Amino acid sequence: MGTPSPELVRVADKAAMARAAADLLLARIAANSGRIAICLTGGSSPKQLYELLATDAYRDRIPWPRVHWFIGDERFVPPGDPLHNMTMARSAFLDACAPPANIHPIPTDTTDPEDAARAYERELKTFYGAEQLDAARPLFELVLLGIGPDGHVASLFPGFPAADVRDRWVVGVDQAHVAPFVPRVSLTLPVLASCRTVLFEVGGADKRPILTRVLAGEDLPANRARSDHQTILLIDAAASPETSADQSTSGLPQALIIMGVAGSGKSTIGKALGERLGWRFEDGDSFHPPANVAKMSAGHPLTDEDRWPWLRAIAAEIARCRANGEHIIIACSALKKAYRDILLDHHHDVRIVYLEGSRELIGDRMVHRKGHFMPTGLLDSQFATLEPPGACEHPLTVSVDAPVEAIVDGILQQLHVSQDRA
Ligand SMILES: Nc1ncnc2c1ncn2[C@@H]1O[C@H](COP(=O)(O)OP(=O)(O)O)[C@@H](O)[C@H]1O
Ligand SMILES: O=C(O)[C@H](O)[C@@H](O)[C@H](O)[C@H](O)COP(=O)(O)O
Repeated sequence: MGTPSPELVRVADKAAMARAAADLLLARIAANSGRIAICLTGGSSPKQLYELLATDAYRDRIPWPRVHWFIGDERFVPPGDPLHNMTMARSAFLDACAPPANIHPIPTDTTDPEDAARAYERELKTFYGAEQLDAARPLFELVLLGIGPDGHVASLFPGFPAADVRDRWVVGVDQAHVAPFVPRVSLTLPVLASCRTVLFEVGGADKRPILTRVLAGEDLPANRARSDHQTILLIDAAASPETSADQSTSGLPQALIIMGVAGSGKSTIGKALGERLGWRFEDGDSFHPPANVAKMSAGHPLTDEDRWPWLRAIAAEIARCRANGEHIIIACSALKKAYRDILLDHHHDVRIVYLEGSRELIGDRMVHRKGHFMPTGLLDSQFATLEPPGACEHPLTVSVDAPVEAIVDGILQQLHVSQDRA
């Protein structure tokens, strides 16, 4: 059986990366109803993920009693030391969530790293219940990895003998190749490979040089650490070699306005896009002042005079997000250019996504929309009012005549954030 090629998954930023990793972890846990082993990593990359796992949204969905937590490498310093990898994971989420007996640290109170390696190898073999790994029965459900600036993974440094060891599960590494320069203890490549999924998290502009080398296929431990089954490289825009230096910080818009006539799919696409990017989605209708809501409820159409305060309220929310560095996706029909001018407010980092579709197709969807009644005349008036965005508004235009995921893919492609295979 050949080792499958890694899948490259691009996300917007480190927050989206943590969410994507947490969702994958939940999916892996859900796929296995028995006792599960997860191999954590040290370094700074997984910290946001660990903290996310301790939040209610994730914590409540993890069956803690049957999940066991191991670590791929340890710095040979006492537990509690700020450099100690398992201490970081413990304080970020394990101590608050996991039964103590399910936390499996590499011992660092032994005489030397080699001693610690032997003890951990024993612990892993006991847990696995065999002396030899069987590719059909992976040791770990998920192995998390970061990539060091020299292309190391766990504590397997390029050119160091530990990266070539195949007859041991765990090795002592006397000297590190990069900071922190303390001895290490590391799982070996065949043991890291014994999992359903290896998940790399590679985010931030400082990772771009090494990621460029990794994606070029250089012979580095990062390119040799592959699951027997599935390897995923999660990278963000800042780390991505294809994004220019300028774009890494400012290439992605801060806000996206999903526009189009009623029934074109603004809520559906906006929500799905928000999930893929890890951005907040808001329905523009929720910004109507009470007077507008009362008028609409009474069945009276809104005039433009009614609409200005509403559009200004949405613009104010966008301004607030821009000031706080938050991303937002807002669904708003924004049929006229004058409306969009208020929303965009001359900001280049606020972009319009125009959902383009025929009267016939959208009318047909409206007829089938559950729980909604939309008189045909209203849709006709929407099309009559529609001023499709012109080139000077730099819209991202997508046809709605496609499945939701394909439309979202099309938008991500235009934003240079795509999901594909390496
Ligand atoms: N790409 C699509 N393919 C099939 N049905 C869709 C698609 N996008 C939206 N829909 C359906 O069309 C209807 C209108 O979508 P909705 O998101 O509510 O539109 P809007 O928010 O623009 O009024 C819903 O029933 C939705 O499930
Ligand atoms: O003990 C360690 O240092 C890690 O396990 C190591 O392999 C780490 O994952 C990479 O060095 C990336 O580190 P950052 O996430 O801090 O960049």
